[in-house]
Amino acid sequence: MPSIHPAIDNGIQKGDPNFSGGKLYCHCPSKKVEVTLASNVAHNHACGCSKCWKPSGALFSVVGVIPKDAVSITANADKVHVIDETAAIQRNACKECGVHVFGRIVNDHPFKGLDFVHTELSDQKGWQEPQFAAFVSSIIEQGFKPDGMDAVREKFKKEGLQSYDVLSPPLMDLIATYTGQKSGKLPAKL
Ligand SMILES: N[C@@H](CCC(=O)N[C@@H](CSCO)C(=O)NCC(=O)O)C(=O)O
Ligand SMILES: [Zn+2]
Ligand SMILES: [Zn+2]
Repeated sequence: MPSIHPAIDNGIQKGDPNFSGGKLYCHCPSKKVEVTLASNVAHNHACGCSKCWKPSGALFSVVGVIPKDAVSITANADKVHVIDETAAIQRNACKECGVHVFGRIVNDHPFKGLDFVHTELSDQKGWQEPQFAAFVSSIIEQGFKPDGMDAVREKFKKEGLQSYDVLSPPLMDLIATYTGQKSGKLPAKL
């Protein structure tokens, strides 16, 4: 089977619940973009969607969320650009190596205030390990043959990750709560 992701292929290493953040670097050999995260991430997950950055050869991205106020570009900010301003998650990438250094939600959205980051861009240990696999069926849209999907879902199961074809139930509940409150069908105060 092709690589799911280097952080999952040979077993998942558990994070440190007391870990308090660190630095991410793009893949440029010099003048690396440096992003400083002032906390650990949450809801870290494998994502099979076509938009999240994946390391070369991997079928999935691994991406977690962090409050946007805990994210800052601390070196070579001039190399960073937004790859698609119309996407819900505006992915800020290095213009030279293409790595997504963080994704930010700018428009009205249930996850506004959270940034999406790839902790594999850090050389520090302790980041939260992947908790689930999201948008698993989306890899088919990118050319993965449907008859290989059982093996992919089996691999996630073996590594202790539940597969979903959207996000995990807690995140889907957050999205639905936001939508229900916006339409007035759900009280603003719960
Ligand atoms: N099948 C599509 C799905 C793309 C998608 O909806 N991705 C999600 C998850 S990204 C991180 O979990 C999403 O919220 N996207 C918003 C955005 O990317 O701006 C595909 O594969 O493209
Ligand atoms: Zn770079
Ligand atoms: Zn994604």
